[in-house]
Parts: sequence; C-alpha cells; structure tokens
Amino acid sequence: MSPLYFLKLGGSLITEKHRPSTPRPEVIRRLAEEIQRARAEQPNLQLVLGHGSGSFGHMAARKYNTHLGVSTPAQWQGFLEVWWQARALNTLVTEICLQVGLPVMAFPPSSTIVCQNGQVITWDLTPLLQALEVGLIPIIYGDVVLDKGIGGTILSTERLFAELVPLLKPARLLLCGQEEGVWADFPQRQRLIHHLTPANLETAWPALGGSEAPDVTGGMLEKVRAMLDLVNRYPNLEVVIFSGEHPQNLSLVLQGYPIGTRITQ
Ligand SMILES: Nc1ncnc2c1ncn2[C@@H]1O[C@H](COP(=O)(O)OP(=O)(O)OP(=O)(O)O)[C@@H](O)[C@H]1O
Ligand SMILES: C=C(C)CCOP(=O)(O)O
Repeated sequence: MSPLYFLKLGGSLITEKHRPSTPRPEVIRRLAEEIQRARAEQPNLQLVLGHGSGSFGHMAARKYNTHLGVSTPAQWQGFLEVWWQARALNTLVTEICLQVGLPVMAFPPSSTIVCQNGQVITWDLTPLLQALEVGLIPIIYGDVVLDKGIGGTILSTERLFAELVPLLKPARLLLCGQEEGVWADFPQRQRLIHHLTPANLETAWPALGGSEAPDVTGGMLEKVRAMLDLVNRYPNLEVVIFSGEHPQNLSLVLQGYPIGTRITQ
C-alpha cells in the first residue's frame, strides 16, 4: 500500500516572519528539492503538501484581526489583503515546486471552504481527492475563508490538516518549521522534547507559547494542542515537528529518520 504523508512547510521557515511579505525563495527551493529526492527514494509515497503564511498573511491578519471575524468595510478590506498575501506566497511556493519537478496543484481553501463560527461546514474536496488519485501532489495553505456566522475568518494549515485526517487517514503528519522541535525550555532552547505524548505533556506545557513573530494562529502552543488532539483520536497517526533549516533534515524525516519531536498517543 502507498503510504500517505501530510507535510507542512511552516511560514516561520519559508518566510522571514518578522519582515512583511519577505519570502525565502532559496529555502523553498531546497525544501522542494529535498521532497523530490525523498520521492525518488520512495516512489510510492503520496503527499498532501501544505504551507503556512509567515510574514505574508499573518501581518495583515494581525492588523485587522481577521481571525476574529469580519463585518466593517475596513475589515473586509483587510480580509482581501490577507487573501491576496496568502495567495501571493502560495503562487511562489507552487511555482518553485513546479520548477523543481514536483507535480503540485494548489487548492486554495478560500475558494473551496465555507465556515460557520469558525467551524468548517463545507469543503468541496472532490477535485483535491481526484488530484491525489491521479498521482498529483495537492497543495493547501493557511488562508482566509468566508464564514456564515462571523463573516470571515482564518484557517491555519494545521486546522486544514485536522479536517483532512479523518478522511484520508495519513500515516504521518510532518510539521517542518524553524525550530528543532518542541523545546521544554523555550526560549533558552537547551532541552528538546524528543517524544511527546499525552502522558508527558506536563514537561512541555510551561514552555509552550505563541510565535515570537506576528501570528494569529497560536504558534507552538496551538500546534501541540491540535496535534495531541489528533493523535488521541487517530492512534495510528505519527506527528513530527522538526526544523527545515538544516539541509537534508526534511528528506531524512520523510525517509523515517528520528529527528525533532515525535508526537504519538
Ligand atoms: N516550546 C516551544 N518550542 C518551540 N517553539 C516555540 C515554543 N514556544 C513557542 N514557540 C514559538 O512558536 C513558533 C512556531 O509557531 P509558528 O506558528 O510561528 O510556526 P509556523 O507554523 O512555521 O508558522 P506559520 O504559522 O507562519 O506557518 C516557533 O518559531 C517559536 O517562536
Ligand atoms: C494568516 C493566514 C492567512 C493563514 C495562517 O495559516 P498558518 O500560517 O498555517 O498558521
């Protein structure tokens, strides 16, 4: 059977998250090449690729608090600004992946999902599932979405993955970011947690916080909370949070080497 992995390229890694709308194209290219290399080693590997918004969507979202709802003309203006920023980064990521030879196709959440009070109520997944079926790599990304209750909101890549897990049951969910993994002593960064489970969560809890950069989706705290919730519900799922800053890390993790923080039940 072909294993299916979900892989997020974090906005903290593919952009300079403190500098407005500043991508790291050379990093994106290297990561795409690493994915391509891992696929050559494991020709059966199926992927759903996701990426975060970094200094593209998050800065505008912070300015307008788009994640909290959208109603005034100024907030709608902000909603479109975030939409445009998220789309611009996605265009760049998609373009670089295609240049490297990855058969990617983007499925913008803003044009396929509707929420109600922050909960996804419809997501037309038919084209995405068909793309997977024919051997393409679907790309999704943190985006704005229209919301029947609060006008509009924002869904992070992790939220999107969490929606897809029950349907696609991936074997692994890989979050590739800027940090080595989950630190037990952030921001000192001396003690990495190699294996996080619901049973030892208390070792990490005091050190878990938001992003150091402008961010509206909760940083490492929300990531760990959401991933623990997923492994509780899907005991066969393995989550890995790791750094893509070191060349080869991503392709090694894709091949199963123990790097970063594993999260399991
Ligand atoms: N205990 C911790 N261990 C590791 N990082 C932590 C910890 N506590 C807080 N953080 C912060 O959380 C950040 C990771 O969350 P963030 O949402 O910025 O990552 P990302 O998913 O790559 O970005 P984006 O949301 O833009 O895609 C780290 O870069 C760090 O600043
Ligand atoms: C801020 C926007 C537009 C999306 C956030 O998604 P994330 O970067 O995956 O957390």
